[in-house]
Amino acid sequence: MAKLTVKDVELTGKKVLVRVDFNVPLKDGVITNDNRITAALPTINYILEQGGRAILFSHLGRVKEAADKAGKSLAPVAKALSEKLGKAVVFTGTTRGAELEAAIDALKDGEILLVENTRFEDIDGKKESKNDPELGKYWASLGDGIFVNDAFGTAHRAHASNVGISANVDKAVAGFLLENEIAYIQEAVEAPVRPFVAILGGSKVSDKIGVIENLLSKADKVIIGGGMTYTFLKAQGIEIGDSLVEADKLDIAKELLAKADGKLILPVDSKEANAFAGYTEIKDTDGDAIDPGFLGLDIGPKSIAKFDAELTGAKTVVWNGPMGVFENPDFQAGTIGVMDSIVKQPGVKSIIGGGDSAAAAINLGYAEKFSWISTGGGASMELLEGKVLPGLASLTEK
Ligand SMILES: Nc1ncnc2c1ncn2[C@@H]1O[C@H](COP(=O)(O)OP(=O)(O)OP(=O)(O)O)[C@@H](O)[C@H]1O
Ligand SMILES: O=C(O)[C@H](O)COP(=O)(O)O
Repeated sequence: MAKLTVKDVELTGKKVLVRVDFNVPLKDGVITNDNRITAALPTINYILEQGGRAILFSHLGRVKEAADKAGKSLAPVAKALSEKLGKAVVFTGTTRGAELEAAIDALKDGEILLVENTRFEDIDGKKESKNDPELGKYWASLGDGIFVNDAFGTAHRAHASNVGISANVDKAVAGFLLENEIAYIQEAVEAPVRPFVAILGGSKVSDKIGVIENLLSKADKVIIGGGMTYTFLKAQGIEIGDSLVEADKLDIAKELLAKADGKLILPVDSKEANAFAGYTEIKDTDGDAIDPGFLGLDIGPKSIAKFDAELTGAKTVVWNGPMGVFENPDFQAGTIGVMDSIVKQPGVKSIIGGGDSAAAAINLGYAEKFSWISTGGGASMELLEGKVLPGLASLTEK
């Protein structure tokens, strides 16, 4: 990678500022998925082993006003991190001020501190999210001139705690997670071993227009599944019953189909039900059309077989978005079928783009079978779209 990495800087005895993405799901104060914490451990451990004093920053959720702070403290994350590291994590519950500064000054080599949720600074004028120059400068002043950005999940944001700190230090470098995420996803898209097949699902076309466009120009095939299928079908005049549709995206869907020149591969059947929840009938459609009064909630068996054939021999596969309502076991078969088809290809480099697809792979027991599962939802999407990520662009060139 063209940017300096954590291996390129001297860390011993230094107060090292580190941006991680600990924006983890919490339910009643309990972390329900700690992947993002686990994924940051190699960088944190490396800094501590080198004798650095690690000062960690992360956001958690979105905070607009004081009331939004409830349940968004990083205190449970500090506890979970301490357990994973097997050492104390200093946590003052503040984002600035004398108490935080004293705790940082008291750190010894190999010790670690977690700053409170950076978005608590959003209450008073969106200082974090609007990259207030004073805030980035202040946070940068807490360290010794080195900033390690390992927050891939936040790399598509230009906030004070990533680009703001980068702008005010001697060296802003990538951590191992950020480096790996970029290497896997960017290389898959920009320099893929072919055949390169992209699979896009999830609920909405509107979220993925840029991704579809970019991947149509880079991949050999782009397979479409999930809720967005039905906007593409309706755009061709096919009956879709009560399925999810974005009426204002029908023209774009038509344009994409025309531009794709046969590269865009759509399901040929669906699993349909007579309601999204509380349905009394489920069946497979005969062809691509959905029956009146029904909605398509998964791809059907013929589509699973078709996608399996399309994936045969693939050497690079990028997958983003489930093939159906995978949270419900009645509509998981398409997502499972596609995962089976991906992971059985010999020598395939298989990458999951993050968000719901990552959750599906992990919850359905496929995590170990993929080459890479991204910790970024929006960030991985923007990378697949070919966009420049500010969190990466702001790092120091090699
Ligand atoms: N046919 C369908 N009808 C309605 N909803 C669907 C359908 N297929 C999939 N979904 C829903 O789409 C959601 C996932 O869509 P989303 O666009 O958020 O996916 P993603 O790209 O993996 O997520 P993220 O954007 O968080 O990375 C799931 O909750 C799933 O139930
Ligand atoms: O979960 C994410 O996608 C990242 O942590 C970024 O969070 P945000 O969408 O609230 O900026």
